[in-house]
Amino acid sequence: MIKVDAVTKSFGAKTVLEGVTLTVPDGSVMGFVGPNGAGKTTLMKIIVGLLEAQGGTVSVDGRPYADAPLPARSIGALISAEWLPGRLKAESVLRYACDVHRLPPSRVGELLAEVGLEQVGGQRIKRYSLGMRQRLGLALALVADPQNLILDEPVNGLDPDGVLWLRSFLRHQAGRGKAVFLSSHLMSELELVADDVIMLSEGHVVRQGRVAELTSTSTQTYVESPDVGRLAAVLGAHGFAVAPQGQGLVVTSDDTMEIGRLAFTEGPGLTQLKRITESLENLYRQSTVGEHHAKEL
Ligand SMILES: Nc1ncnc2c1ncn2[C@@H]1O[C@H](COP(=O)(O)OP(=O)(O)OP(=O)(O)O)[C@@H](O)[C@H]1O
Repeated sequence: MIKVDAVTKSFGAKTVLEGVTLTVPDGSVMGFVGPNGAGKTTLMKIIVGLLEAQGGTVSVDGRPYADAPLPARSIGALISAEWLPGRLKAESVLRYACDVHRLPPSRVGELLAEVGLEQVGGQRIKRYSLGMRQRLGLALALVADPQNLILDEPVNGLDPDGVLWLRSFLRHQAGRGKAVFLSSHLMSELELVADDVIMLSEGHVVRQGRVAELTSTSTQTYVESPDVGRLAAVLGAHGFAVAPQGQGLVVTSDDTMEIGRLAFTEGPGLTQLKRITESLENLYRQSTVGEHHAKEL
């Protein structure tokens, strides 16, 4: 579990993170979304000790990462795959990493298989596509089977099959009880894989919560009826907020059962009834455009 409490970071006069507080629980995938420059990479670097915060604290499994007895068992991170040395073979890089962590060379084959590079482990990295480099970066993060995974934009460069693979890979890791902290600037991508999301804008957490709850809080119901005016009056009399839309009404409620019951018992009946779920992408846009006051749900 990763706990970030009131973390603040500036580069010179520029404040990049301001009082960021969040928790990445074990056994789940936490999506970290924000526009370019929001401060996602900066926070991830602070968690793994590559940057120092000016204020606040970070703990990993209950203690500062610097105090972890076996750091590689504590956090595995993929911040960037650009540094990988092109003239080396993937299996050589992994063998070196295993050696550093006193793991047997047999672990190399396991890692290559885990990230789907078993056929190309003997190739030089310069022949790898960006997606293959990302997979190798993941393998390096996994070397010592860490409890916490921190992955900065791992979807970048993956082809559609790779994206599908990554989703099931991350779900599998969370299923093994690991805390997975995953950044992206694409809400649509995170929505498919994350249990929770944290939206960051201009260094502030602007919204956070369970993916299912964030979407359901904004669920509305669309209805059509032979007599829309009468239906609006009946629903309004029972405390539902309604607004005309197209041929029907939008009801600010997801209680389809009660809306249907009232329409047929007291009103003119219905010819259509459907839930309208606000996409997380829209919530994200609303949260990151304009002001950035914290709106924790
Ligand atoms: N070492 C640095 N020195 C000065 N400014 C920096 C440094 N690192 C990051 N920044 C600035 O901090 C801000 C946040 O950058 P960061 O990389 O954390 O954003 P991000 O949310 O990860 O965005 P992206 O998706 O574009 O990487 C940016 O304005 C960036 O220019």
